[in-house]
Amino acid sequence: MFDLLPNNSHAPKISVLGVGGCGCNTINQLSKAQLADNVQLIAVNTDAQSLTMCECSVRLQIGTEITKGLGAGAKPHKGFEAAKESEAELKQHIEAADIVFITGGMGGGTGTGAMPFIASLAKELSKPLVAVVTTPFSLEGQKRAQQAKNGVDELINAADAVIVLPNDKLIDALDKKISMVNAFYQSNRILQDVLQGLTTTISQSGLINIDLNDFIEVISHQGRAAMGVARQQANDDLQQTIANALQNPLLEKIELTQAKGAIVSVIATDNIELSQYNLIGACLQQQLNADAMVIIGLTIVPELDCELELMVIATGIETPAHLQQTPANQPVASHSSPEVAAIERDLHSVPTAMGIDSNISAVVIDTQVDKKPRFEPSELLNLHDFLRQKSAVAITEEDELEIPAYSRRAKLSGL
Ligand SMILES: Nc1nc2c(ncn2[C@@H]2O[C@H](COP(=O)(O)OP(=O)(O)OP(=O)(O)O)[C@@H](O)[C@H]2O)c(=O)[nH]1
Repeated sequence: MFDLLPNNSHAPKISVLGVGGCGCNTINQLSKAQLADNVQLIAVNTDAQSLTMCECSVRLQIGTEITKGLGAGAKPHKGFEAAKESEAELKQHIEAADIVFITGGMGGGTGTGAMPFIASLAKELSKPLVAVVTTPFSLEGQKRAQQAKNGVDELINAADAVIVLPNDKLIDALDKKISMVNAFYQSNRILQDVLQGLTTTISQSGLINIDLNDFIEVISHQGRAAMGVARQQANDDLQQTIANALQNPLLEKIELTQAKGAIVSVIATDNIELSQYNLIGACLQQQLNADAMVIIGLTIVPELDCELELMVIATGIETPAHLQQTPANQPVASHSSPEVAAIERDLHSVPTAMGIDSNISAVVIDTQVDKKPRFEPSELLNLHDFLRQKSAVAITEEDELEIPAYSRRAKLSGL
């Protein structure tokens, strides 16, 4: 067993705020992982009941007066007002940190309304802030998609970097038979990996170090950011590993050539050759704009159970206009039952969630198997209650094989 996360009193203080139901689920998952001592997890919600189920040490109920502890009822303006009511407490947590990460689901009330406000507080206090957010399934309806879009736009204006993980991508990337609970678990695991990878990158000392100033320099290109992680086993082709990191199928579709900067964290055994390190740099430089600032950190872990682990964060990316809207003439699946046809019509009137390839956004009808919608309408009506109840899912042995080292280390240490 090895430990990549030594106690380091000089490490920057990192606060991770999980905002709203989705954010608190992610914080719950992160609280079971091993994080460095300099990382503080904070659950932030308007919903008092959901907060009590959070296992982290700091829980902050916001907007007690406005929401009476009952949530923001999918109204972003309530989430915003709630955060404003609790401005002083939020500021305390932001001020205590050198860098702030926020995470949550866009589309509901608390996360959508509160996260841009929190980001604006961080801006006011000159603290760098990176947001990692989800966007709703198309199935959740047009209103949520629109609320999410507005929320992301507001967040982009206030945060240093915004990484978007569209829940719709799950449908495309995961086994079609996967249960709803497992789909959310997988998505939360990606959120966990992104956050754990980011905090680890800043916390640990490497052979070639990425310190907080490097990190801030690259993320300060306001706009969208994207992140990918890949692992390389012995005899794998390094160029393919790099391509895998850049094409993480659960992350938002992005145009890498538009990135203004990239942070690359390489974790490798002591067998890594200079030529391999150089190849990583050269491949990335090829994919990115010539003016992009690229910082590559290297940490040697002799006991690493693969040859190399690669994490790429590309920043300052604009979403191309052609990815922002669903074409009006998108084909509708034929031979559907009246119920399915109604859902299909609804889906085609939903604007594509940000950055999702238009031919992915509407792939929610399982035409391959039985022409039934993957989720029954009754399930949809109760989606949010359902999520609250089912957020905690145990990691199976099978899952474990795919978990990047950031997460696996936590499990190895028995946490
Ligand atoms: N990936 C993932 N997405 C989630 C999860 N929970 C909710 N979501 C998504 O996040 C969106 C917002 O849901 P919540 O986070 O529960 O809403 P909220 O921000 O607490 O807002 P209110 O409930 O209205 O106060 C939903 O529309 C879902 O798309 C989760 O555990 N994982």
